Amino acid sequence: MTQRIVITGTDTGVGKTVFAAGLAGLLDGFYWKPVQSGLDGETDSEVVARLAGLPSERVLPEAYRLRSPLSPHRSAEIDGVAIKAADLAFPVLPTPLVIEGSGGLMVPLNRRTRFIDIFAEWRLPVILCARTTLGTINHTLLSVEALRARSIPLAGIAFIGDEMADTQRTIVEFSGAPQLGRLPHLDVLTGKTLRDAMVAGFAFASIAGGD
Ligand SMILES: Nc1ncnc2c1ncn2[C@@H]1O[C@H](COP(=O)(O)OP(=O)(O)OP(=O)(O)O)[C@@H](O)[C@H]1O
Ligand SMILES: C[C@H](N)[C@H](N)CCCCCC(=O)O
Ligand SMILES: [Mg+2]
Repeated sequence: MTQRIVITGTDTGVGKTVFAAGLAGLLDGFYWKPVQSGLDGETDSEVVARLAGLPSERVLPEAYRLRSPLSPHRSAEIDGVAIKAADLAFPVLPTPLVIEGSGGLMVPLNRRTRFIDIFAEWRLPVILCARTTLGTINHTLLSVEALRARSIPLAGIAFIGDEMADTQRTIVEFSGAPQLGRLPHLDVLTGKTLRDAMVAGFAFASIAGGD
């Protein structure tokens, strides 16, 4: 089975962390957020630990923890930190590892490097989290094109939100990307409701892969 998977999204706030928590919980894996920008309130790692019920040793420490809730390149500049690609080598573990980017694919880490550049080096399969709401067709198709232009393996699209049958169909038909499933908006978001929704919404064999 695939041991490492990257969770990206069409934008910030699409639900990557919630989806990653559901996935890490179901795969009984590890979670890693390489760059956390914004330290007020719960961090993404803390959300995942809570929602996935992961013990602390399964949530790997972030390579960079930046104070301002901004694009990482700017947040780093404000903190006087230079993000170096060399610090973002993914750990090799015997169990599945779910890695979450920040924002969308073109988000900069510094003035030269974006997340997509790191993903192109990693060559790990990527799950693209996409909203189901209006505007997602454009964002999702552009993101798929950007991945394909760099030969980054796309495991598929995880839709997040309430069902929009034609929107989802249109994205799948134009992109040719696999639709992994859909995580609905959960009015009550707990470890239990998330796990149940992930089981109902996704076929995990297709996400986990067969190698
Ligand atoms: N399926 C869902 N049901 C209910 N609430 C959700 C769901 N998915 C996401 N949310 C809520 O939407 C908000 C944004 O989600 P999330 O933090 O997962 O986004 P993100 O894509 O990880 O953002 P970032 O780019 O900051 O990492 C959060 O408040 C989260 O609790
Ligand atoms: C602070 C936020 N929650 C994310 N971690 C970072 C989002 C960066 C988005 C940059 C952009 O696309 O304009
Ligand atoms: Mg997140």
